[in-house]
Order: sequence, then C-alpha cells, then structure tokens
Amino acid sequence: MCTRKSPPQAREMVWDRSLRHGLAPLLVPSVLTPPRPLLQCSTVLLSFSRSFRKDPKSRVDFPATSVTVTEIKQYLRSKEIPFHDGYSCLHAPSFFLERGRERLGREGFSLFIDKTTGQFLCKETLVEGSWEDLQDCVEVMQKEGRASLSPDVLLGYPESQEEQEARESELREVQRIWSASTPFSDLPEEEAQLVKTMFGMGKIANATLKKFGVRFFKPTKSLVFPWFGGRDLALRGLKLLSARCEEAGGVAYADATLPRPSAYHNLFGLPLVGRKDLEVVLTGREVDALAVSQATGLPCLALPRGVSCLPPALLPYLEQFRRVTLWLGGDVRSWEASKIFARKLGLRRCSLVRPGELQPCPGEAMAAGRNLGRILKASIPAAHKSIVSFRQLREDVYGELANKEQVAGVKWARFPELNKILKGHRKGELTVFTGPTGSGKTTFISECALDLCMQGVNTLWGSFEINNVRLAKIMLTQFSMQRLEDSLEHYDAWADKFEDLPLYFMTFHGQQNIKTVLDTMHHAVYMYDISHVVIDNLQFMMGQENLSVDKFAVQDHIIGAFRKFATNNSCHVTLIIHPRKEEDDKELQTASIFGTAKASQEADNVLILQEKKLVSCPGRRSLQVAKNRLDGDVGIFPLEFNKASLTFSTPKSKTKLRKVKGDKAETPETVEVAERPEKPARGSKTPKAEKGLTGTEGKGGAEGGGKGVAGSGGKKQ
Ligand SMILES: Nc1ncnc2c1ncn2[C@@H]1O[C@H](COP(=O)(O)OP(=O)(O)OP(=O)(O)O)[C@@H](O)[C@H]1O
Repeated sequence: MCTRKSPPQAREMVWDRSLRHGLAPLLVPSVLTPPRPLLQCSTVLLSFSRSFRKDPKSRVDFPATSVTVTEIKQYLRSKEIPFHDGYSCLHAPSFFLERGRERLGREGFSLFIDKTTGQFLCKETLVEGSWEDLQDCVEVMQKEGRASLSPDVLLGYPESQEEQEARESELREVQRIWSASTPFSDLPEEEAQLVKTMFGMGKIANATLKKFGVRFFKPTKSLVFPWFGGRDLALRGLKLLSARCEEAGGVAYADATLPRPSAYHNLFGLPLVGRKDLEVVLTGREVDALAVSQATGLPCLALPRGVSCLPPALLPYLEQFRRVTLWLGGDVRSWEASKIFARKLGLRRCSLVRPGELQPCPGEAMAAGRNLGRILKASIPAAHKSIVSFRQLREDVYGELANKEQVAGVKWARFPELNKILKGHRKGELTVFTGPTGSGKTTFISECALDLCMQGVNTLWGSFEINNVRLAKIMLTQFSMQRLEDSLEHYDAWADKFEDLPLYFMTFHGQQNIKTVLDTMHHAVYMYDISHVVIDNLQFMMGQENLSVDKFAVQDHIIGAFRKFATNNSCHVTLIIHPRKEEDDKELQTASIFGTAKASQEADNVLILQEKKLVSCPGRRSLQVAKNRLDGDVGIFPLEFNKASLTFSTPKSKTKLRKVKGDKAETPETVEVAERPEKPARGSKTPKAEKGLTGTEGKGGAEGGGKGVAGSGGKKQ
C-alpha cells in the first residue's frame, strides 16, 4: 500500500546496522517508517556516544552480544534492582517513572526485560531499547546518584524529512479509511447481515463488533480492524480484510495492513483486557477473537500476523496472564504454530486447542453451533513430559492420518514434480542438496526456497559463498520472472512486493564458526519464527574448526548440529554440500556427497542436481530425489533453465521415459518416481530399484534410492 522510497543513504545506514548485528532483514524497509507502534524504537542515550538508528526494524535486530537470562539476573542483582521472574520476561520497577508515579508491589513492576534477548520495554512510558541501552541507563543513574530517569533521556535519531512525510501520509491514510468506514450498527440490517455472512461471522452480534471497534469500508468491501495503541490508545493503524467469491464456489480472503506487516504489532482486542485479567485466549484471526469473546466472555486477543509469527515485541503484553489458551485455527499449520508459540510464551501456562473435525477455528465452530467454552475447557497442556505413552500420542497419530495432505507440508507452486516425489516441505526436516561445481545449486535452491517463502514460509538464508546483494538480485529476478536490468523502471514495484516476503539473511560471508551460525539461527527462530534455513554451503563452516581433528569428523559434527537444530526448533534446514571429485561424465550418487555417510544418514531428504555433459545438449540438468524419509518415494525429473529469469521448469515436450537405476539415475526426459523400496538383505543389491521401476510399478531401492546410501535409515534425534 505504501510506495514511498527512502533515499539510498537511509537504506545504507540500516543495512550497515544490520551487518553489525549479523542478521539482516532483506533490503530493510526504512522506506516505510511506520507510525511508532506500541513500542518506542531503539534509542540513543544522550550521555553516551554510542548511537542507534531509529528504524522500525531496529527492535528485531540480532543483538551485538548475546546475553543469557542468568547474566541478566546477575547484573540486576549486582545493581540491587529488584525483579520478578516472569514467563518470557523479567519484571522490574521502571526507572523511567518519576518517583511516586510507579504503582507499589510486584504488580506495579512495569519494566519488562525479554529473557532471551535482553530487550526491554517500560509499559508505562513505552520506552524500549536493547540490553546495552538498559545497562547504560543504569550506569548513568548510579553515576549521577539519581533514582529515576526521564524517558526523554533516550532519544532516537531524528527522522529524515522523507521518513517523516511517509509516516505522516500513512497516518493520514489510516485516518481517512477509518473515518470513511461505517460501524455495523449504521449499516442497513440486511446489508450488515450479508457482509457478516460473507466474512463467516453470521452469528457475531453488532454489539460485539462495536466493542472491538470493527467497521466496514464500503469502497473496497472490506472489514476494518483498528489498532488502538500507545498510552493514549490512539489509532495507530488498521487491518483491512476483503473477501472474494471464487469461481469454484469458495470464498478467498486477503488482508492488508497499515503500517505494513513487519511493523504492524497489533494484538487485536488489547484495549479490552483489564489489568487484573489472568486468563486469555489467543486466536489467529480477528474474526475468531470476536467469536470467542462473544461466546465465552473471556478476554481474547488475535495475533497480528496469524499463525505465521509471534513477534517477541508483543510478549510483555502477555506477561500478566497465568493461563494462555492458544486456539489458532483448525488445520495442521495452526497446530504446529501453537506448539512453537507456546515455547515462547512459557509452556507451563499454555494450553492448546487441538484442531479436529469437531474443533475447527473459533469462527467456524460458532457457525456450526458448537460450544466454544467446552472446546476451550478440553484444551490440552502444552508442557509435555519426555516419556509419553501411546494414549497421549494417539490423538496426534490420528491427526497425522486424518490430515495426510497437510502433514505432507507446504507444496511448491513452481515445482509440481517435487510435490509428486517429496509430497511437500515439512518443518523439522534436514535436506541435503548436492550437485557438481557450478551446476546451478545456489540458483536452484534459491528458487525453491523463494517459492515456499512466497507462500508464507519464514525463511533465513546463510549464504557464505555469494554476498547477499548478489543473492537478493538472483531471487528478485526469479521473483519477477524477468531480466530487471532491461526494465529498471519496474524495479521499485517489484522490490516493494519483494520486501514484504518473510525473508531474512545472515550477513556472514566467507568462513564462519558453526557456533556463531547456530546462535544466529536460534535468534532468528525466536525473533521471526523462521521455519526454513538455507545454508550455502557446509564447506564454509569447516575452516574455523580445529584442524588437528579429522576434517570428516568436523563435518559430521556440523551435520549433527544442524540435524539437532532442525528437530529441536521444528525448522527445516536445507544444507548445500559439495560433492567429492568425480569423473566428469559420471552421474552423482548419494555416496558422492563430500565426507562420510553421516550427511545422508542424518538427512531426511537428499537432493542431487544432476548435470549431463553432452555436446549435443549442454547445460541439461535434472533433479534427483535420492532419499525421502517421509514415504521413501524417490525419483528424478528434468529441469530446463531460463537464463533471463534464472528460473527452472520442466520441459513441456515429453519424450522417451528413461528408467531410474537405483541411485544411479540417468538424466530423464520426464518425471520418474520410484516408490519406497523394500529393504534389501545386507550386502545384496537393490534388485527392484535396479530394474528401474517407475510410477507405482513396485517397491525397490533403499531409503536414499539404492546402493550409494550408506547406513540408510539413520535415526532422527
Ligand atoms: N541449468 C543451468 N544452465 C546454465 N547455466 C546455469 C544453470 N543453472 C545455473 N546457471 C548459471 O551458472 C552460474 C553458477 O550457478 P550457481 O552459482 O547457482 O552454481 P553452484 O552450483 O551453486 O556453484 P558452486 O559449485 O560454485 O557453489 C550462474 O551464473 C547461473 O546463472
């Protein structure tokens, strides 16, 4: 919605800051400096020379130094600052409040310090900053013998004129839409009912809509959800939800926010929560919050970006609740998200509504006449023990069986062949990807990851070989499907859309220490709910390890660490590994992956970019799935490269079908899939796979597609 541009200088400044912190949001949109949301932006302490740029992203940067909760506690104790250990934050008395203004007792503690990042927020004055800012404030106070500090002691950089104009024009737009939209009680009854039906909230009363301030914007036929925030509960922004009837019969919903999603930190319903409320229901959609609130009378909040993320900046606002029930939706994705968010919120206080036929999302449950209170009562505690019985697992198992398609993961839009073989992209898995040097590994994985990212998979890139500008250029070209060099006038329009993708880059380049990389990945998962990390490539983590140790052992250690990370964080890791030196005319096999068999054992999926070095057909590539832990189907399909858009596709003309020979797949002319093979006896060949089965002809080939896979069936951690 916002199209203003920032001057190049502004972009550079933000970029530099991100570089310093090791993690950069893509082409940071300083462009869209939003109205200051619930939180103040990062700040500069006047008494110090260290400075921070005031930009909307600053609050989500990677900390210059990581801090542990033990260190935070030790520091507070050493400074004799009382604190209370909360769920995601430590609570302390705010020193930004004048003496006497603060409320007494623990309940009055209004300074919240994130236990994972050290980031702080004073909920009374809305001053916020990094862990370093907080220490600076304490030092100044103690040095000057003061009991409190004025909130103004922390100042942000002044906005550039352009930034200020952009912010003001955005605010005007928010106000314009808000005043032009109509409260439901002012709509003719018939029209109001029609709109409600269109948005699946036929049973929501006008009184509920009024309580939450929901309106209708006629020009775009959208629902308007307001964001009231700040100390004065002023209008900070809004979300517009539109509905469109599809030809197939369903209704498609689309939303847009002002400010843009990365700065839209509205916990919808927050102004209705009382200071003393101890229980809350979290939903993924505003309409669901209305349903829960109306049906149960419980405090209910909707997350600003649904199931895609829970920004840590919102955590202080959820600290007051002793019980949080997550009812994010009725599908597997919502279920996975609720388990991940519960970890951030503190497992002990969270319970989850398990999606199921009788437990769809709240809006649907209400429409179907279900008892929402009863569904909430039946929610299950998020904390689980490490040893469970089948009784505790049986619902999970049933859920997986009943929702096979959703469990199979996110489908690629550009690679239907990959869906046929791998079924989808799933959280918590490790994919190892290899291919000859210079064959196009980075280019291919870039498009594969972009495809998923465009469908809402929050993605983090670790590109150690090529720098982020080049990588972003490749991705933007793939995104726009054209040579942007030839149409620079379209650059900004595409870049605007590209900026809204949930895409982040580590700013490392060249050799990196595995611990630093893993720390950054952990941080990104916490901050942005990353669910796909791409590492290009493993060899760049080998150099800094102790070289007196066998290099294969080092590689195995690194692969083990990524495996563990993927499992523990429900995050998919795609790891590019170079192959060993092979003869040029030979196809690669799983065993060609550099190092020991550990990579293929630990991986859930092994993908190989095969390159056929034919004089008659140079540059011919195909993608082989050599291992697929989900259901064992393996196969290979040809890829055609479009040099202008840097994209891959399957050639349209179908020619002769070639056979898959176990791991040694010949370059095919069309898709070939071999179903999961029976395990061969030790030492024997994989006869059926070697016969080259395709389609559903039979079962052959080991997990990994055949003889090249050493120790297939390696255990997950
Ligand atoms: N199928 C293809 N046909 C021709 N050129 C290609 C193909 N795929 C990629 N390229 C081009 O080849 C070059 C190298 O591609 P890329 O960097 O993706 O390879 P890589 O396998 O990742 O390389 P490395 O082994 O150095 O990591 C790029 O300029 C890219 O545009």
